[in-house]
Amino acid sequence: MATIDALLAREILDSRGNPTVEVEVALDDGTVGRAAVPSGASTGQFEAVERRDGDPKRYGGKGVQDAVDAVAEELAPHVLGYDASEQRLVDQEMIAIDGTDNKGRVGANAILGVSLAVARAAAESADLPLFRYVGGPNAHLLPVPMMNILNGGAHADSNVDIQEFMIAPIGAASFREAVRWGAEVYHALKKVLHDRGLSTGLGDEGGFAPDLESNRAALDLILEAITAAGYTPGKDIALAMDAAASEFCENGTYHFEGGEKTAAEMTAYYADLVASYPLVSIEDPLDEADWEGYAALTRELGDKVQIVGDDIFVTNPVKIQRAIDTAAANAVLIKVNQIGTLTETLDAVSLAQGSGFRCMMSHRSGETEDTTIADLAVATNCGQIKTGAPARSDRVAKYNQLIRIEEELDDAAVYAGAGAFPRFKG
Ligand SMILES: C=C(OP(=O)(O)O)C(=O)O
Ligand SMILES: [Mg+2]
Repeated sequence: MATIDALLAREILDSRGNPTVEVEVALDDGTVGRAAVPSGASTGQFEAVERRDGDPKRYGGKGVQDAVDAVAEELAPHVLGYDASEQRLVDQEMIAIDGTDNKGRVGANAILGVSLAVARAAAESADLPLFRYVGGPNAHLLPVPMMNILNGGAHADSNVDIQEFMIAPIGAASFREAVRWGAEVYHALKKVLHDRGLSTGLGDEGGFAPDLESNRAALDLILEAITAAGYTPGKDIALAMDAAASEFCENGTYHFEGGEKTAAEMTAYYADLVASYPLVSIEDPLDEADWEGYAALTRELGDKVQIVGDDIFVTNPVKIQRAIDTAAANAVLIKVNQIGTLTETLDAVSLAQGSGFRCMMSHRSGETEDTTIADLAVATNCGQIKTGAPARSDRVAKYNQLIRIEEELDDAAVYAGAGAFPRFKG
């Protein structure tokens, strides 16, 4: 294997026009690996912390020059000389240099950029695709694309409380077909909205962002689009949501659809939705601090629908262990920048999978053309990926990479399909 010879970081732009970190790692065999770091808007309280400089002249104090400098000054001196295949050692070294629980000193954006670029360089040096290098010979499962085609909450300038309304093409025979079905529904939804005089403007993840009278109205419009595109809701294409409930919860009260609700009332609301719609997955149904509410909700709905923890678990193995111990959900959203290294991301996935929890690989609302998560979804055989609408290059870059991976796997490729949601009764 080859050793790490040089690290270079730079400030680039993400899909919201905000600065983010990109890192290049050069090995002594001439190989170069590059990775760009994503950034969230509805962030969990306990996420690893990005480093942003306070200079008001640089993006109003949101620049990443300090993180870029940290790669050269704080990380490079310790990381240079490692064999690039020693991912775990490199990541442990960076965690130790930072010395905090949340990577806030050096910056999770600096650390993650190096971590992912090292993996990319090592894969390149080994002449392997990233999914094969990280996943080994068993990487073969193509995930169901959970396509967010209607955006609300913190990702849209509309009155819709729920952040993400997704379609899951569970009945497709392949990933490629799933993407085509999703894109057809996306276009059908545009027409449905247009015909009703509703806005076809887009939210942060490329989904439409109309003003609607209720969250049910969003689900109804999507069902109409699925049917208009020639597919059968529930059989061909199921529904999923990310409520991102921490965003509309204040001191245990949910400010929802113009009224106030308790956790138990929100749970009853979701139970109604599950009874009326072909929903396979609900993410962040309650506030990130409400572990008891999560456990009660999972007891009530967990055999009918996947309950995914995002803000509550923040891809953190310690929190995932607590979720397993208390049955606080049955699935985990996996975001590389919530925890800040590839090693810890893989630990989070292994822990969840080893305890019967499902994993959904995920983008952030602020993305770049980087496609690492597409490879990680296949490397971990996790069976589900959410990376926005089937439109806008920052989102389709991941779907397109998965189409390439499926082609490369050839007859070994298996599309996860309905098997990704074993609890779904159809
Ligand atoms: C992708 C999400 O949004 P963000 O990146 O803003 O946290 C999410 O909440 O799942
Ligand atoms: Mg979420």
